Amino acid sequence: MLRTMPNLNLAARRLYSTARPPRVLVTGSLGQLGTTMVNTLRAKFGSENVVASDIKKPALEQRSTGPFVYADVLNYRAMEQVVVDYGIDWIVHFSAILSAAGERNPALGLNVNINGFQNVLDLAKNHGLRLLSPSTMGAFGPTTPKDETPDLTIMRPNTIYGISKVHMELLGEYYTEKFGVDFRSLRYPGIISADSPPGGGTTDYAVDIFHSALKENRYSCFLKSDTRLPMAYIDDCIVGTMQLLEAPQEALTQRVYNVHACAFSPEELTAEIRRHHSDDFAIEYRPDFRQAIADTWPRTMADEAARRDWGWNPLYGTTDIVRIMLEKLRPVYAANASSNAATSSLIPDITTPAAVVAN
Ligand SMILES: NC(=O)C1=CN([C@@H]2O[C@H](COP(=O)(O)OP(=O)(O)OC[C@H]3O[C@@H](n4cnc5c(N)ncnc54)[C@H](O)[C@@H]3O)[C@@H](O)[C@H]2O)C=CC1
Ligand SMILES: CC(=O)[C@H](N)C(=O)O
Repeated sequence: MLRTMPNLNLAARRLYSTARPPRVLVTGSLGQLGTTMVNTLRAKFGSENVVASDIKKPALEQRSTGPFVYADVLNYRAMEQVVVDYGIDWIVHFSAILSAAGERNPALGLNVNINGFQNVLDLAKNHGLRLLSPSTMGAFGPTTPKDETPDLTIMRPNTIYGISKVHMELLGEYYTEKFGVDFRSLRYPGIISADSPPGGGTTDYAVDIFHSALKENRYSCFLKSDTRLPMAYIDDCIVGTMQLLEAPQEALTQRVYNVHACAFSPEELTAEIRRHHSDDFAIEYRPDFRQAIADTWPRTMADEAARRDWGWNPLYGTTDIVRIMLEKLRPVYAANASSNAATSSLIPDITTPAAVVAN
């Protein structure tokens, strides 16, 4: 396959066109980010070269675009069989338990985020794979500087999610240094997408609010009105992830990078939704345990290293995100209204952390 590469001469293009594309395994491919990532990888490297995997059952359309396998990241041997059978070169590791879900079930969060990551890291070491495993702004904590948070700073998170992601970052760097593993990571902000529901995070409100606005023109928000957090549109997230995944090793001056796109609070998002959707969109604030998580995260992150080393260059700000989300979701709710289909909140029902449930 000859791709469009205007900056290469003919000889270089011939050489490139004969190189075999990498075979990529995506774990957690049925999560919020996985489906879009798999589609993007398949468009670039060919459907047969991208193996999607999860422990959930895929919808028919998710099965029909290329190989899908059941793969529990907690089972090293089963994961290894996939790597060997499909001749995998790169792993994009998206299996995780997010911040709110992790506080609700700490044992599961620790197991999947720590032992699951250990397994893919050992696979990368034992089979010479490139491993991209995203981190999060949730790796920062209450004592981290909140504005323009640098790549290297105080990191003492107080959630299971944050602790497990710091562990991931450090272990990935250790394996790179000691064993030459090609580990890469980027600290995402909250990611907003109209294509798939979020999986149990603290930033989920910023997706759910659009569905509620279109469905019932009101929203009950689990964060306080002025809780400002970094956010990014899914297209920026996926383009950036591809850029880091494909960057030449020699371009990387570090293994873990902050990425920042925009930042807003629920009240700022509400103002934009009123402007683009309806003046009388109503919001009430009923903060729950997720407020305490959000209070420990940055308001903005400094991302010069990602821009310099591999070209991070987000295109979408708050206004763009609101416009696009409403444009994409309006037809869905119009169709639902005409068919009288019931629609409920897309985010998982996480209203109480485990400690409270146990009491
Ligand atoms: N969505 C966001 O706003 C952000 C996501 N991230 C990171 O990006 C990555 C992907 O996140 P999302 O797609 O949002 O997560 P998600 O929660 O939507 O999806 C995670 C997937 O992992 C799967 N999974 C759980 N246990 C598993 C196991 N034992 N074996 C195999 N798969 C398992 C789940 O079935 C699910 O499909 C994660 O590492 C997350 O920490 C980081 C910051 C922001
Ligand atoms: C920012 C994240 O890591 C995620 N969206 C969450 O809220 O847990």
